[in-house]
Amino acid sequence: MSAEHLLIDHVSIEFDTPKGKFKALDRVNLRIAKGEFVSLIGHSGCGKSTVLNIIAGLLQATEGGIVLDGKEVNEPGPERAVVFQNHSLLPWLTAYENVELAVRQVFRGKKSKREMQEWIEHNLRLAHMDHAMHKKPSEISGGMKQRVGIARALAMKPSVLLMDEPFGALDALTRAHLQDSLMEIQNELNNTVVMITHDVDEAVLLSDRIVMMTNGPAATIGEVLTVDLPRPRDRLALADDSRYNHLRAEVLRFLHERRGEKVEPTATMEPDTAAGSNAASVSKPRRNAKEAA
Ligand SMILES: Nc1ncnc2c1ncn2[C@@H]1O[C@H](COP(=O)(O)OP(=O)(O)OP(=O)(O)O)[C@@H](O)[C@H]1O
Repeated sequence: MSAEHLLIDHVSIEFDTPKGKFKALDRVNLRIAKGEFVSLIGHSGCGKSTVLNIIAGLLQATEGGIVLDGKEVNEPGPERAVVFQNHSLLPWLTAYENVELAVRQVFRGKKSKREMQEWIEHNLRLAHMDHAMHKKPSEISGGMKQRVGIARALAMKPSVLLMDEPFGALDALTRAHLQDSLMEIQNELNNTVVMITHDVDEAVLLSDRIVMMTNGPAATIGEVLTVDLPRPRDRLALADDSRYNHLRAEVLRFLHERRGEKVEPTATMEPDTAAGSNAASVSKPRRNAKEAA
């Protein structure tokens, strides 16, 4: 991994709410290297999406900022592609056309028609969606829609892939398949990824580092855990790996210690679950200021 690539530089944010100012984040500070896979984990409402949205340029920090490859970024750009929990595909377009739309925006005038077609197909293949590329979102499953969303994000050739609970709405088996696909893609492309997850197993399986956030208001980074498990990683082998289980226990400990603090979340902890299953996760009981606003 090379030197600093993405800097989250002492980011704080305050929202205006009917009850006054609400400080959601307080001096979140993190350096991310090129090709690194970083997960953000923390109890519901602590500010994970806010961090991701600030990196994406969808929200502005009140203090501090985001520096990508030495340049401050304040607005959305194709070098920071986002994959949301709900696919956000245009329903009247096919999978191919959804990816095409993004490719045209980024590569107009830079790639020929033929090159664009090859590039779209290449990315749909990477996400294992080439067999259904001419289907519309209503004709494919939830997991397939997420695959198209991933293909669309990858096709923008982003420096950073931002993923907000990309597999959160999927069943455990589909989720496991997509995690494996993401690891394969990551192995091939070496993308920088910042991913939000509520799933402890998913965080340990996929990440190079897990950033654990304290509860809000004024949430910040509590601890950072380095996941030094060799790659490629195999979920079944990891289930019996003592290092894997130690890391998993560390994340659960962090979350458990913060249980009941301010946002009153609950962490479901079920021992002896296979790696990548959705059993060890932080439930999403309720939102606070955003709902009150
Ligand atoms: N536009 C807004 N106006 C007011 N408060 C907001 C706004 N956006 C977020 N918040 C508040 O900021 C805090 C962080 O919200 P955020 O959505 O980032 O949390 P999260 O960790 O991603 O939550 P979850 O895990 O439930 O998705 C919450 O208290 C939320 O209510």
